[in-house]
Amino acid sequence: MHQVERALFDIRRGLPVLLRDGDDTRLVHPLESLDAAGLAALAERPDAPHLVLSRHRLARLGHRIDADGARLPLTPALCRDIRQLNALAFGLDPAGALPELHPAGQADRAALALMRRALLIPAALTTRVSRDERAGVEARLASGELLAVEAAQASRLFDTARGMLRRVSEARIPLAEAAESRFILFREPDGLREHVAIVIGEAGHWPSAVPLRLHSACLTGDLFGSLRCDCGEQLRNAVAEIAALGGGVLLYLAQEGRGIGLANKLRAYTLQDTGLDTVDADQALGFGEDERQYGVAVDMLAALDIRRVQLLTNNPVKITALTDGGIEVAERQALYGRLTEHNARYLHAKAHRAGHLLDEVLGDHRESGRA
Ligand SMILES: Nc1nc2c(ncn2[C@@H]2O[C@H](COP(=O)(O)OP(=O)(O)OP(=O)(O)O)[C@@H](O)[C@H]2O)c(=O)[nH]1
Ligand SMILES: [Zn+2]
Repeated sequence: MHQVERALFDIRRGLPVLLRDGDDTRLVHPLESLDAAGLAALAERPDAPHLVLSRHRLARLGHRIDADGARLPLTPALCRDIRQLNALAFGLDPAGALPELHPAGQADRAALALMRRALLIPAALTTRVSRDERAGVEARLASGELLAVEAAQASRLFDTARGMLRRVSEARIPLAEAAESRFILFREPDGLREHVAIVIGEAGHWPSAVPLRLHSACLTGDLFGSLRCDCGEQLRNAVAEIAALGGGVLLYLAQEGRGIGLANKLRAYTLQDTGLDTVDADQALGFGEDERQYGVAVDMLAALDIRRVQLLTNNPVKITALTDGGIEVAERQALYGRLTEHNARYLHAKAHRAGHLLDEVLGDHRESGRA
């Protein structure tokens, strides 16, 4: 995996990486970091570069496909759309019809997986290495200037590396809502993401179904009290509630923006300001309705020796994910923030589009504010 991990850093810096799938060897360029000059240079190549888009992005453009994504030749018209509107990077629909679509193969899926894992917009340009370029590419590979990854490895980037989460450090951190708290930091094997378990009270005194909250990071809400969502209040309410129940655990998961990362969440917010709801905005950027996976939460619970929980959530997916991971969810408790004029659309979309159990908090507003 070492090479893939290093490649992710290059991709985040906007550099291409070489993707190998048997005899098929291509350079993969993250679309979001290509400027007009870079795009023009690629468009002028004799072999048509391909644009790889996720199926969510394509659905938004009116193309429903079964594959995870598709590749399409970069025509001058498409190139103009990207250049003029920055269309594909920022979710605006390109004006023209899309040229021929080919269902994504392993290398295309790998390119998309690399973008998503690097928290970039899942869209890439791929170019085949021509005979003339081979020697130059080999020299860049040998000097370490260019990194090569196997498509099969890149496609597995999202599989949880079960048992490989590292417990790194811990400290006592008294919290306003729970004075007896400890933070334990875990690091994923690729070093990219860190998650924190906030252990409240003493394990020996917890209820037998341990009060548990899985909280996905939300910088804007958790730290700054953004009114666009209910995360900050949910976070504080969860800590207080766990303490009141006799202690338990809050897993603070590095899944900003439902797993799409802060940069993309801010883009999604801007799209929401043009009228899209929270699910459609993510889809316009190329993401599914919820990109989170909870394998790391299951691993953290294993490390803390917790097998039976009462879960504080309104999100049925979290219950299923834990149950599938072998954790018994003995009980679910609702956990609300306040409904405000700013977060009403967001909460309605969560209830109506993603099946979150929010009847109580939405109450009479249920139908009126449908997002
Ligand atoms: N992509 C995207 N993410 C958002 C938006 N608003 C909030 N989020 C993210 O949504 C996540 C909410 O996480 P949680 O509160 O743990 O989970 P939940 O799915 O709402 O379920 P609950 O357990 O019921 O709270 C955080 O990662 C936020 O950053 C949005 O408009 N777009
Ligand atoms: Zn939030």
